[in-house]
Amino acid sequence: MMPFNELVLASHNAGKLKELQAMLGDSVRVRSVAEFSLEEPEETGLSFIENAILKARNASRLSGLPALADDSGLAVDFLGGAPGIYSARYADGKGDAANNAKLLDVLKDVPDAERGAQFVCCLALVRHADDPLPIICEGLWHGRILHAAQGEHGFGYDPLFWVPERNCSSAELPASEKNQLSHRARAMALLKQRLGLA
Ligand SMILES: O=c1nc[nH]c2c1ncn2[C@H]1C[C@H](O)[C@@H](COP(=O)(O)OP(=O)(O)OP(=O)(O)O)O1
Ligand SMILES: [Mg+2]
Repeated sequence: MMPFNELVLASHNAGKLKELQAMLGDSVRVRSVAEFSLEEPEETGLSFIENAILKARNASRLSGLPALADDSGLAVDFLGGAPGIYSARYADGKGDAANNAKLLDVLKDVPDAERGAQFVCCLALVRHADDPLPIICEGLWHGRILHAAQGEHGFGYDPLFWVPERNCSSAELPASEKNQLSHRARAMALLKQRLGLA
């Protein structure tokens, strides 16, 4: 059991919410921050950690509940780690399809050997809005950027992310498998350990 029985997930991303909910199972009653406000906080941090904390505090303040936030993104080696914390805003807020198209275009002449990338996930849990000691857990998932989209599952950059340990794109993995391998799964496993749940 979680050290509390209700938790607000501080995300407005449907894909993430689904994955986080599946990973939490019924260990805790999960609410979504959208129940309290549809306004997304500005992600002004310079790190995944700062942005995750900022989103968690915002959701906790709105709901009066403990809050779990996820700040994540794709770090491409050839681009020196970009788009990184700016992954959601890579194509100036035009959405996943535009982000993916931009990434394919920027990498169009880059050979396979230089297309390494990592998905990064930072989870931040605050027990209340002003919690002075948020719990932070990180997870990485190593792969490579494909030359064209592949697969229909998942969200975001999944169709472009080749998963070497499964020989397919992350969008070709069923949710149950992605949720055991991904950056988010790794961060969640650490969080459960920290909370004494695993
Ligand atoms: O498993 C993933 N599979 C594919 N793409 C992913 C994944 N995990 C993060 N991503 C991408 C989506 C978005 O371009 C960015 C996250 O941005 P990020 O600000 O953390 O999330 P968001 O704005 O979509 O929702 P919110 O901030 O409300 O949680 O990285
Ligand atoms: Mg965001």
